[in-house]
Formats: sequence, structure tokens, C-alpha cells
Amino acid sequence: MKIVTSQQMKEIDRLAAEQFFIPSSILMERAGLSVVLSIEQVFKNLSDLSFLVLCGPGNNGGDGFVAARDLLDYTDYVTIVFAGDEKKLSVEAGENFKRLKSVGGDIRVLGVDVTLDDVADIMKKCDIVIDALLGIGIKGEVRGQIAELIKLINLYSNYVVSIDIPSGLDSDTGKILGIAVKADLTVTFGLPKPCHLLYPGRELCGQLKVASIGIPRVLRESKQFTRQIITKQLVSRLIPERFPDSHKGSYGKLLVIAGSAEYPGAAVLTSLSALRVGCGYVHLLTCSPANEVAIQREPGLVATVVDKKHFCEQDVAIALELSNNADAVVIGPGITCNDGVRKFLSEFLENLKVPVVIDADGLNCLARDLNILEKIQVPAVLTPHPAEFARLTGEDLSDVKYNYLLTEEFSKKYNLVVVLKSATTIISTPNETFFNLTGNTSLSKAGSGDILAGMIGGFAAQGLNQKDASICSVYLHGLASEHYRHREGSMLVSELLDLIPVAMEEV
Ligand SMILES: NC(=O)C1=CN([C@@H]2O[C@H](COP(=O)(O)OP(=O)(O)OC[C@H]3O[C@@H](n4cnc5c(N)ncnc54)[C@H](O)[C@@H]3O)[C@@H](O)[C@H]2O)[C@@H](O)CC1
Ligand SMILES: [K+]
Repeated sequence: MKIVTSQQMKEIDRLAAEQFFIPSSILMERAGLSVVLSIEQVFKNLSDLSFLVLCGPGNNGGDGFVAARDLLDYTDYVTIVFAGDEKKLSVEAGENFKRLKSVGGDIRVLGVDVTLDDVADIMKKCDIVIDALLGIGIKGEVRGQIAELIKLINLYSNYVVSIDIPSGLDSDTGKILGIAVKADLTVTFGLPKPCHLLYPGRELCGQLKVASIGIPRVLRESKQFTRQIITKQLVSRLIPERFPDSHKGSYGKLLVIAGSAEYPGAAVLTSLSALRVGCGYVHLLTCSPANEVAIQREPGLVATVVDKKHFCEQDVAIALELSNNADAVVIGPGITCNDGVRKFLSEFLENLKVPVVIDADGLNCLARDLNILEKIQVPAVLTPHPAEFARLTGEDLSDVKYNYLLTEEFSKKYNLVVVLKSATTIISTPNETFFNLTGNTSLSKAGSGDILAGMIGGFAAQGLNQKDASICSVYLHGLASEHYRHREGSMLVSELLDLIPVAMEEV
């Protein structure tokens, strides 16, 4: 499913009218109705419920007028509070203001008919508050009485339904503009917006429903929208097929260059996760004692050891020789980042001839010398967490988190795939961006990134391009964690490895 910014949504609105003869008034009518139908899906019987509909000054408020009118078909207990000026409403919102009045809608204008204290009293007694204060037209920090209303909602409401977006969120970033509504249910229209997927917005939305309001599918699926959510359908189409008449060579050879005396576990996790996603042959190049640990855990691995604590320049020859025999390489987990390692990494990457996944310490080495990226001649995936991406880009940590514009820019600049790992992981290629929503806090544990890197490498070795290998891996990695049956956070990364097959079976 595609994702659109507020600007793109406005463009959809314009094109719906100009190319498809569907004016905004029709979209607004269906938007308001879809909110009521979504509430009905949750609560079944609306006639027993009481509602407070808070309408703001723009078209989000217009949707609220429509919803209130539709609710009056079910119950008399609908109070509408309008925080705006009737004379300043858009044509469509103004028409719906009048329609609502004409069917007996009890519209009380804030500051004229009711005070904030009155609203608080009504809110405490109401079953459901509908938040139609601000939508995708919000500009800057929330101001004036609307900020006060949002405070009341968060203090006193029993159940909140936000129309389109929780008021106060920046729809393009998911950041809170001063204050924002904490919703139980958010009903958005046509397509999700970034704020529904990126934290803190993702959390404030509560349950998310994407309602159809009549925007033609050709428009929603238009190629001009280059961002989308990773779905199970997408992943199941991409996972490599298995053939009865096959052998280990049919499923690719991966070279994993990982581990050091201090971090043997990283090498083991990276290698095993590649086998878990179906890779036919994994060769681990590592430092002692990771080779022994790895073979003990899984005798199917092949391990070559460099006889020192860390990789260094002298190891480039053996690494390149092994890579000549591989379909893909993963490099970085646990290799540390001293001068010798950096020289090894840069010379290796410069001469590499097969696709590569660069993770963890590999990225920290790169951050010290970004020129290396310009010299890589093969398809590459970088898998930074926000702190690593901050080092790579030289930006502040707070500015890189969930910053899909930055992943897109970086991906274009160096012509590679960026996988920015977080609760919502963002994958950018030079032309497209994918948002992943699977996973939970069990993944916040040392070693889980090594597993992801190994999975991407394992899929790449089987012939998936770097984009598809990243999409499958990120989705399945998250899904595997959701299959852990106990309390979130208790999972060991070795258990995550063992849940990869369960996730693969599900898609
Ligand atoms: N295709 C579309 O774009 C559709 C949009 N619809 C609705 O229209 C909404 C967008 O409507 P608008 O563009 O009128 O914008 P909004 O209704 O989101 O808000 C704009 C109004 O809020 C006020 N405002 C802006 N920033 C503020 C701030 N920081 N503090 C306090 N007040 C502020 C402005 O004075 C303006 O009047 C969508 O979110 C959705 O609910 C729907 O009717 C369906 C179709
Ligand atoms: K809203």
C-alpha cells in the first residue's frame, strides 16, 4: 500500500476532481460516513452511545460535520463543538455545517456558546469523542483554543476517534507539533500518511483504519507515489522458490566476514540466519574463537579463520579469494573498528565483485571515510541503526530517526540501498522507499541486527536483488519476533533465529 505526504494528498484531491469528476464535496461526504461506519465496526450498536464531535476550522472539521450528521441517524446524543468561524469555512465544510444544522445538529461554537470548562464536563460524560480538529492542513505548533481542547481530550475522554490524523501531528513526519491527541482509533482516507507509521505518531493513532472514500485506484496506485508499506503479499511474491530437483548450489553461496576475538557471537548469528532463510552454503571468514563456536552450533557451516584478534590489511587477499566463489557477501558484524580493520574493509570493498551487505562495525568504519562508498562497484545494502546513520551522515541523532528524506537522499547520492532500522524500519533505494511495520520490542537486543544482516545476505545469495532481499528480511525478521510466545523482551536472539522458519512459513 502506498503512503502519501500531505502535499501529495492535496494533489490527489485535485486530480480526483479534474481527471475523474469526483469533487472534494463527494470525498468529504464519504470521509465523514466512513468514520461512522468504522466506529460501528468497533462498537456494533451506535444507538446506545453518546458522542462529542469536536470540529476545527478547516476541512477536517468539515468531515466532522458530516460524521455528526450521520451519527444523528443512530442517536440523539450527539454534541458538536465548533472551534472556528462559520464565515471562514471552505465551501464544502460550510455546506456541511448548514446540512448538520438543518437536521437538528446541536452545534455549539467554542467561546460563544460554550466554554472550555463546559466542554470538559460534556467530555467526561460522553462515550466517544470524535477529534475533527486538525488534519493534514496543520501548520506549525498547535495554537490557541485548539491546543486547550487537545489537552482536555487527553485528560478526560473515554474513547477517542481521530479523523484522518490525531490532531497535532505533523502528517509528514509523525512528530508532535507542541501537543497532539492520543487516539484509540484513527480513520484515515484513501492512503496512509507517514504520521500513521512513524513514531511517536504511530503510537498516538491507536488502531488505524484506512477507509476507501472513492479515490480511484489508478490514482492511489500511481507511479508518482514512490513510498509504500511492506505487506505480506509483497513479501510472499519475493521469497525465492524451492525446486524439488535442486542441490545446495541452487540456493546461493554467501560469504560472511564477521566477528573478532571480542565478538565471536556476531559471526555465528549472521551466518546462521543466512542458512535459516534458505541459503545453500555459508562460508564464514572470522577470527578465533568464532570459527569453533560457529561449527559447534551448526556443523553445516564452513569456517575459515584468520589467526589474529581482528581483521587487518593482510587478510584482504583471502577475503577476496573467498568472495570470488560467493554470490554475495555480508561484512561488518562484530569486526570492531581499529585502523587495521578499516584498511582491510576499504581495500576489500574497493575490489569486491559481488553484491554486499555492510552492517554494524563495517558502517562505523565507513563513517570515518565515506570516500570508500564512492569506490564500491557492486550493489550494496547498508543497514544502520539511527546512531550509525547519524555517524554516516554527520547529522544529529534526533534528526536522522525516521527521516525518510535523508535515507532517500543518501541512497541516491551513493546509489545503494539504505535500511534504517527502528521500530518502523525504512528501506530506501534511489527511486523508492518502503516502510516496515512488523516486529516488537523483543528485537531491541544485541545480536538482532546481526541476524537481519545475515538474512539479507542469505536472500541476496539466492539471487534476490538488494532491494527485494532487504524487504523480505526486514519484514520476516519483525514477524519472527511477533511469533515469540512469551513476554516481549524475554526472547534470546538465538530464539529469534529459530523463529525465522515460522515467519517464513506464515507468508
Ligand atoms: N483529499 C483530501 O485532501 C481530503 C481531505 N479531507 C479532509 O480535509 C483535511 C485537510 O483540510 P484542510 O486543508 O482544510 O486543513 P485542516 O482541516 O487540517 O486544518 C486547517 C485549518 O486549521 C487551522 N490551523 C492550521 N494549523 C494550525 C495550528 N497549528 N494551530 C491551530 N490551528 C491551525 C487553519 O487556520 C486552517 O483553517 C484532511 O485532513 C481531511 O480530514 C477529506 O474531506 C477528504 C479528502
Ligand atoms: K483530526
